[in-house]
Amino acid sequence: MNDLSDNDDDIFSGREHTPLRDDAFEKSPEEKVEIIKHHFHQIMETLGMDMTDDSLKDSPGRVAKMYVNEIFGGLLPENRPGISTFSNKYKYRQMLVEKDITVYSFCEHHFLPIIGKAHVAYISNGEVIGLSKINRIVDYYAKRPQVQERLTMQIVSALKEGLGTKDVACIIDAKHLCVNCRGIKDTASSTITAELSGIFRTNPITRQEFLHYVGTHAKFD
Ligand SMILES: Nc1nc2c(ncn2[C@@H]2O[C@H](COP(=O)(O)OP(=O)(O)OP(=O)(O)O)[C@@H](O)[C@H]2O)c(=O)[nH]1
Ligand SMILES: [Zn+2]
Repeated sequence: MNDLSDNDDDIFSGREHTPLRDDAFEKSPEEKVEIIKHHFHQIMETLGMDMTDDSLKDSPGRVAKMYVNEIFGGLLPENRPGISTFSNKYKYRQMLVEKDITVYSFCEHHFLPIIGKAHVAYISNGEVIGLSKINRIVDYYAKRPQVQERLTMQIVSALKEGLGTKDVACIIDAKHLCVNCRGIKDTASSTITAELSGIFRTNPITRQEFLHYVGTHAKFD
């Protein structure tokens, strides 16, 4: 068994879990759609909308299906992508960076979109991962009500586990529509988060190489 933690990483271990109740999966996805449809109908009606209108009457069902099966589909463990790995026969020793991975997530405070890019890097410990699986892991954890910090940590945690190494890093640069289109309405700002594990945290040269590849001059210490 590989030791995937080091002192600082231990402090955070487990904190990246999405807060879910123990009975979160007792209802089937179909039951959840029916319940959300009912409640969304109430919301629209409360707002004063004419729910007999042709264009509006099916919206509660649309929203419910979208929540359960699409934009929050990453809450369902059965949707977690398999992380197929291969042995590193060619003995590639350098870091691999999958950059500009599209992130569509949803802020858990306002349920508005978070849109941006994730950049993920790892250094093989004997296993290599199919490239698309990195994008799939990002997409799976993005499809939850999220805060960007937790999303970044969940991606790193899943890859550490799948690859059997602690040498994994993720940077996300994203716009939060709850900041851009309401409230403070700052359309220019975006948010950068980084989770740096293993050698990405302990070795400034490795960290700088990663930042160089992803084209950000941000500093994280
Ligand atoms: N740390 C963190 N905060 C977030 C994220 N997404 C949204 N927020 C913030 O969550 C906070 C919620 O603050 P509240 O004061 O309860 O909500 P609010 O009154 O709607 O706040 P305003 O957006 O300032 O109008 C806001 O400051 C949001 O900008 C995220 O991914 N991480
Ligand atoms: Zn928000």
